[in-house]
Amino acid sequence: MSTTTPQKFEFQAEIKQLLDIVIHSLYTEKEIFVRELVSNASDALEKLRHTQLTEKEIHDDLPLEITITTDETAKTITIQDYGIGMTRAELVQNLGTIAHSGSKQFLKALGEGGAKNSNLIGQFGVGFYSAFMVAKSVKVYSHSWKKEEPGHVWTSDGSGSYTVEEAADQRRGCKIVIELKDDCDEFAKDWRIKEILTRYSAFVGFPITLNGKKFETVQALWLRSKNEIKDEEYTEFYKFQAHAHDEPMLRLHFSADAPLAINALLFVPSENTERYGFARLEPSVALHCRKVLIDAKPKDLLPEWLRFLKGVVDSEDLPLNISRETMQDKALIEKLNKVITKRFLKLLDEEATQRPDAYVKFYGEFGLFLKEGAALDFTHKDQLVKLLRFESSLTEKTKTTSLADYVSRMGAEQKEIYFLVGKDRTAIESGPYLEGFKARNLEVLFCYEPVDEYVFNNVREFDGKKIIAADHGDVKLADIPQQGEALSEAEVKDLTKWLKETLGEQVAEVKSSDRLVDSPALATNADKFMSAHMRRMMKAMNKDGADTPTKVDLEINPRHAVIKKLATMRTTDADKAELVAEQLLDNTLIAAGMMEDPSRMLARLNKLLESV
Ligand SMILES: Nc1ncnc2c1ncn2[C@@H]1O[C@H](COP(=O)(O)OP(=O)(O)OP(=O)(O)O)[C@@H](O)[C@H]1O
Repeated sequence: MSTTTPQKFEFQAEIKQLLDIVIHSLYTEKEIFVRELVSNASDALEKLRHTQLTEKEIHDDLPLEITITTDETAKTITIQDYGIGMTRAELVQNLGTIAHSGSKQFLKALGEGGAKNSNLIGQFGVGFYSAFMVAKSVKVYSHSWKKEEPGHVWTSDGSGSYTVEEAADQRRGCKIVIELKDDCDEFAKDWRIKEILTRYSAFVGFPITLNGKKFETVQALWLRSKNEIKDEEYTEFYKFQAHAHDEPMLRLHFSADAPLAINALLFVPSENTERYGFARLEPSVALHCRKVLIDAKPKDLLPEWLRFLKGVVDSEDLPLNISRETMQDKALIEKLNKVITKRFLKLLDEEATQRPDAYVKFYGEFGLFLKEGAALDFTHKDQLVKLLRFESSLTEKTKTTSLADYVSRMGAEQKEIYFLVGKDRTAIESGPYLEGFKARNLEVLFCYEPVDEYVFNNVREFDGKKIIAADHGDVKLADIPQQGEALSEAEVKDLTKWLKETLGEQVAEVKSSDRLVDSPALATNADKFMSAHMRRMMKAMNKDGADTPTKVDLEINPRHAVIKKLATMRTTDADKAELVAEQLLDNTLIAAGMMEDPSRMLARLNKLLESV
């Protein structure tokens, strides 16, 4: 059998099938063939670099680089590398059969005891065959690094067979010449290829020349060792990769081997743009496999609440095959998700304990995302709740506490964690709900953001202790000695009965309260389902249920001067007492943030003023 005449081979049956799928259905974005071939070229160069370490005799002394040329007239694109190349047998085996992964074999050849080089581990894929999406014919000119082997050309139109024949004067490596289909001639245009390279191959580790011009690649910083990288390099990389102009606030650079090989470089930007009313952020940690972009905005790589992160995750364990288009390999992505989220939470935990000031700054910008996660991400809820921070009745203004610190301050008799929602510290401190807790030395967390109540309703407990709204009607507080003379039980009974009759439908129940100290009365939500703040939020969102009339429970303070006066007045001056009762109720609604139209109070207040 002569090797100088073309020898014809049938593709293995599986390859025929694969080609059929690749050409006709699966790859919708034809442009990715450039990414695949450049990635193969880069692999081949990497392999040569390794071979150079052990082999003296290598064919051709050529730079490790990739050259791409396009020819609009001939409608061709040529991708050439001076890599490891293929022998005749390798051409047949690598490009004609499926049960083979060149990279795997290469690794094995490196030897069991050989250095672990993650860049070489590749998996079987359709990489090369993607060329047939755009090709009338493909020619692979190749010369192995082995001096004694002759060069060859492999030719196919992808229809079922290919030929191999000897070809003289071949440079080391591979030169792949694609004759483009008529409707694919866009890939013979310089600008189009440049665009594709920019999108997918910006981090390829070897110089690329396109039609004689150097294509600027960027270092894949995430693959370098941490202690070699300067802060400025990280910042520069962040700006390039995230198309950002700011300095990142935090970064996380790590690699892991189990359960998957991962190299990740993540950044927290300096600002949360969602907070300023910009559009909801899209996931933007890009997924790479050995420097080659798989997906710039992978949906499930990170939990929703981490959508503010920027950066790159690179895993060589992701199969370089069609699934990178459709992301079917959910299990792998889930594993990545788990590892990265865990690492990031660990980073935040370290920040919170070791650099509390920096953490407070981070929390100020991105705390809302942690709250979202605490409320919705069941898997990471516990770790996230630990990271939440609130002002409280025991902290100074603007200083915050964690729930763990809150719990450490709880007295033996305190079983629950309390919180109050309000516009700001002043609103909460001047309202009637806090005083009963203050009088009993019970700490109350202050929540200023509308989502806080929703978050706590979902979180429900921390460290085995229930988290409860301090203004909830069911809160029971321990008896304590109270200052001042109270109305008698009989007087209270009469007064509450009269108040219920006078206020009618506006109140569900009127009762004497043990949680009031300085205020005459307070309102709690009678419907039990929705607190005042929840109701306001729902109303703002036009949700059903927010428009049903509010009926509250009114709690009165039997020691308060106003209440004592009212008890007498209702028999001596019934008309005025009625006005006072109505105003008393409105005052509690204002304190609860439930007053919707204060103008209706004006006539009443004027009447009351007349009687002064
Ligand atoms: N430019 C090249 N130089 C040398 N060998 C190559 C080149 N391109 C492809 N090959 C060989 O052909 C094999 C098959 O390539 P193909 O792109 O189909 O799969 P792969 O590269 O192994 O997998 P993947 O594309 O998923 O990484 C490769 O493993 C490699 O051995």
